[in-house]
Order: sequence, then C-alpha cells, then structure tokens
Amino acid sequence: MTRSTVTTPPPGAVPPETHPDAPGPGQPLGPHYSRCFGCGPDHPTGLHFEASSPDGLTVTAQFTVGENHQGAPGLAHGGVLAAAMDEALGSSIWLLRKPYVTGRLETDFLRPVPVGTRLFVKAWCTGISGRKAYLEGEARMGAPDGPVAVRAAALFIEVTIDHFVEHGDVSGHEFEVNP
Ligand SMILES: CCCCC/C=C\C/C=C\C/C=C\C/C=C\CCCC(=O)SCCNC(=O)CCNC(=O)[C@H](O)C(C)(C)COP(=O)(O)OP(=O)(O)OC[C@H]1O[C@@H](n2cnc3c(N)ncnc32)[C@H](O)[C@@H]1OP(=O)(O)O
Repeated sequence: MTRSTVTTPPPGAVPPETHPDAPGPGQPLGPHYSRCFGCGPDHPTGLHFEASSPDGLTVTAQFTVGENHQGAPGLAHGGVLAAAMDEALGSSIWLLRKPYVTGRLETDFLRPVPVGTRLFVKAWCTGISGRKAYLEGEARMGAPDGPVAVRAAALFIEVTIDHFVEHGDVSGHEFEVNP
C-alpha cells in the first residue's frame, strides 16, 4: 500500500490491547447508530455492514455493493468504498472502547468493483501513540481470500464523548453504541 508518514506508526508506538468488553469471536458487532451510513440497519441506502471480530482487535465485515453505491454505471463509487474502509477502521478502533474520529484516511483503489459484488472488509490497528491510532484495512472481492479491491491506511485521533455532544445531535442517541 502507498502510505504516507502520517499513517505510519512512529517509533515507540505500542500495539493495541484487547479490551475486556470486546465482543467474543463470531459475535456480531452490531450497529453503533441505527442510521449510520456504514452499519445502520435503518439507513435506506447505506452499506448495512455485517461485522464481527475474530480476536477482539481485528474487524471483519461484509456488505454488497448496491445500485445506490454507483459512480460509473454498474461500478462502485470510490467515495463509497472509502466510506466502507472508514467504517471498518472505525469499528476496529472502537473495539478498544475509546472514542476516536478519523483524522486522515488514505486509500488505494486496485480493482473496479461491479454492483452486486460482495466485499469482504478487514481492519486492524498497527499501533497507538498518545491520542493517535494507526490503522490499516483491505477489501477483497467475493470471498475473504478474493482479489484485493481496496487498501486503506488511516490516522484516528482519540476524542472525548464531548466531541459528539458539542458537534453532533445526540438528543435521544446518547447510548446508541452497539445497542
Ligand atoms: C451519541 C454519542 C456517540 C458516541 C460515540 C462514541 C464512540 C464511537 C462509537 C462507535 C464507533 C464505531 C464505529 C465507528 C464507525 C465509523 C467511524 C467513522 C469515523 C469517522 O468518520 S469520524 C468523522 C470524520 N472525522 C471528523 O469529523 C474529524 C474532524 N476533525 C476533528 O474533529 C479534529 O480535527 C480532531 C479531533 C481530529 C483533532 O482536533 P483536536 O483539537 O482534538 O487535536 P489536534 O488538532 O491538536 O490534533 C491532535 C494531534 O493529531 C494530529 N492530527 C490531527 N488531525 C490530523 C490530520 N488530519 N493529519 C495529521 N495529523 C493530524 C495533530 O497534528 C496533533 O498531533 P501532535 O499532538 O503530534 O501535535
């Protein structure tokens, strides 16, 4: 993957540690917000991610590229694929049970993805340094070991819950995190 220094863990970064509350192997992660574009079951045109974690640190997720996700006719929009990577990366850092937001997201698009393709997305943390978390991910076509369509690397920044209270609309949604 072509990756900048911004998304490369610096010397001294530490590996993530599994949180005791992380879901067990095969247990669905569930949505963090029912209208989230990535994971929300109530989003009319969203990705409807189905995610779980084999080890409390890695996220594996699947979704099918639909009619509403097109850029060129019959092909997934790159921004939608980037959103899918953002969702998987964000879900993997939420396994640590601390709130983070995406600061920088880098994507390599390796193959066109036709509508109807089932994408198998995987994301994991490569290191933590202070408030900064370094993440990587990939999306494979048709099967967990299918051809790689997208690779991503990201820098996430730890925030407080106040970030969502101050900048978002949390009325009625305060605890809608993996309900
Ligand atoms: C209803 C309640 C909800 C509660 C939710 C709680 C938890 C979440 C739950 C579940 C999540 C599950 C799944 C997640 C699914 C999807 C995830 C999607 C994630 C997103 O899609 S989220 C939306 C997009 N995201 C944003 O909306 C961020 C907008 N942004 C900001 O809000 C600020 O920009 C912020 C906070 C990032 C930083 O602001 P700040 O003031 O706190 O800190 P500061 O600027 O000092 O940065 C500190 C150090 O990070 C470095 N740094 C910062 N940004 C950088 C960049 N871009 N490139 C390189 N370095 C960067 C600085 O250089 C400095 O580095 P140094 O310390 O070395 O100087």
